[in-house]
Amino acid sequence: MESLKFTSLIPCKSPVNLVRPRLVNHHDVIGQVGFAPLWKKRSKIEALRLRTSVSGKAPGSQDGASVVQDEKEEAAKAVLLGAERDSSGSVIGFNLSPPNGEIVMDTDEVLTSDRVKVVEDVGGKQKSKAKVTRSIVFVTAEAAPYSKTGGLGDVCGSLPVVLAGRGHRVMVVSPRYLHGSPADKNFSGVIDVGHINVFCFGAEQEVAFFHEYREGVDWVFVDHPSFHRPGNPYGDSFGAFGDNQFRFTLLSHAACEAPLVLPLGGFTYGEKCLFMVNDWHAGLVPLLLAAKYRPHGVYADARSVLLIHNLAHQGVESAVTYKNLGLPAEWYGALEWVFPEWARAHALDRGEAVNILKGAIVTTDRILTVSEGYAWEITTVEGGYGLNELLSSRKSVLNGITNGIDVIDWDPSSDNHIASHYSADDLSGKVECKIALQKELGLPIRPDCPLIGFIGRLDYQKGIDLIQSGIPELMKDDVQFVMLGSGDIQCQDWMRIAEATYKDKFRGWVGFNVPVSHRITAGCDILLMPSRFEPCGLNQLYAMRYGTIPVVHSTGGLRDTVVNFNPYGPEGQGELGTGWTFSPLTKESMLAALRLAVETYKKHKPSWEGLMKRGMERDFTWESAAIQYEQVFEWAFIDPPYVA
Ligand SMILES: Nc1ncnc2c1ncn2[C@@H]1O[C@H](COP(=O)(O)OP(=O)(O)O[C@H]2O[C@H](CO)[C@@H](O)[C@H](O)[C@H]2O)[C@@H](O)[C@H]1O
Repeated sequence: MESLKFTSLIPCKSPVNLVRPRLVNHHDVIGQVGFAPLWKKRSKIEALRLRTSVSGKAPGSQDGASVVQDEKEEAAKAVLLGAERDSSGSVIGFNLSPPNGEIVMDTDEVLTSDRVKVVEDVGGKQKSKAKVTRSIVFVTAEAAPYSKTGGLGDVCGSLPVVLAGRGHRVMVVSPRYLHGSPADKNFSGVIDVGHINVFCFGAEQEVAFFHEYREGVDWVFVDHPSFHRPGNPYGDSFGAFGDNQFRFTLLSHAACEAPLVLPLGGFTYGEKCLFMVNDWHAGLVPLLLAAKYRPHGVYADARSVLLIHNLAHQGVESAVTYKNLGLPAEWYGALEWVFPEWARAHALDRGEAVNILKGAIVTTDRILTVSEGYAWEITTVEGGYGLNELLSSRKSVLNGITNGIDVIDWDPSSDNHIASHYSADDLSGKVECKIALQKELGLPIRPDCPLIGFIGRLDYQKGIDLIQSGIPELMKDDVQFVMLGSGDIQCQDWMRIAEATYKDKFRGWVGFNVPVSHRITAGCDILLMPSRFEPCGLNQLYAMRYGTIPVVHSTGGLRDTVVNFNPYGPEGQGELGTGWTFSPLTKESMLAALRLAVETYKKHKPSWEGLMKRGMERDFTWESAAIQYEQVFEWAFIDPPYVA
């Protein structure tokens, strides 16, 4: 393949054909033989080595099966408070109490103590700089403000900026979606910086790169006609797009090329970079590093960290699609996934599939989740979505770091979307926001009436069915309720019906509307999150920052971030609470928690104000999370590549 000279350095106005000198010949890779399935061997060795060095435990035996057995025993010590199963017996909702009420990961102690040390070393969290700076490449299906359907967009829109502010060189690679809607203007600042061909789905696929340098970050967008269609990044009103595997395969291939071919600001990122692989959409990246690049001597010094935002989505497709992914045939085992018999469609269905997230788990250097609680939950049968044993085998490199939030975007003292500004020192503006929200929604204007809110994807994960079953009873109380969400069509219809039924009390806003989400967060007194599982959850963090009291199911990141208020608890305990956590996940316990909150709101004003202020004064910044990320990056580079 011939090399072409760059016609100009990026940013540039005209597209250039980007070819790096050592570009791997894709056809060679497909036909290549001799790739050893090292990931299998290494997972055992590493698990044993790191368990010995980090936890101080002697390895029981050289047999990987005994490691898994250990994990099972550990998980068994946890208390399963309740599990909800579907008709086939599969767990679809659960409530677990970790062993001793603590989240225990082998490396957590190390993470915690190092974290403290780093914070002390830098002498304060704000505006501190990293001690070791890195070239970091985020690969993600969403990055706000360019694209966002949920928390993934928020995290990939703000963490890169904070890491760049700490001195790292940061690139975010994401698709350039054009939906033919006003949201397309989000990409108005990007410029075409060249195109490349990547090999997958049986052919050379041409993709273009667009670029914008903003807030210290190189935002790189992969452009292809398959990203241009109405809907959202994943689907439209008819459901998920049928070619999502193709679209995100393109993203992963292009993201692996970007650091090598794009001379951003005059220089490429080069091979010694750290790939932040977000969810299954980017999951091919560690596989490509191992199977396509390293055998040719490329990316020997790169590392990858898989960041799991939501294990429920794994990128599973029929096994015959493996040949489309642009991976050598002998790597099939890394993605191989066999459904249990009960999950198969018919008698001839052998349940054979490829699972991209599984492939990432067995090849990435380290694994992170977005809270410590969730890092533990995914190693359990109930929370592991079939990947728990695999994740347990990599427990020595699995950590959880709780998300931060964008405290500039979400600041009640300066938020442009809300009617009046306020802060923990002067709460008077909050009631103005409530009145304005009631007015906007056409609800009776009653500042004294508790206003409860829900914001989120209308998805089974978020416990919307629990809200639906609880509303008839709740509406008998003197409360108002507002719901903002889009997704499940039946739930959208239900919201419209509920609004007509409870005219003076209920409002359902169907759609995705960021300004409205700010106004609900500011105007409500209580935010309800009855999530079945919640890897971190951002709305409860936004709520606390806005003096809105979260009432949440005690799971994952919700349990980690909301401190249950118990005025009758042991001395001083009532002074710690920031909200209510309920368990088990039933209508009754949800309503009980809501009613406790409503009673406190109505009858115990000083306690309520204490709850508001404690929430508002919490540190929600990304700074402390970023310091923990840096620690994980260091660990990733200390070890050799997991699959060399
Ligand atoms: N209709 C609507 N209109 C406007 N805004 C809306 C909206 N519906 C949702 N949003 C916004 O989307 C974001 C949702 O974030 P979450 O973290 O709560 O959930 P999500 O499940 O998408 O993310 C996954 O990834 C994140 C990030 O890691 C984890 O916190 C989470 O637990 C995990 O499930 C929030 O910013 C929220 O305000």
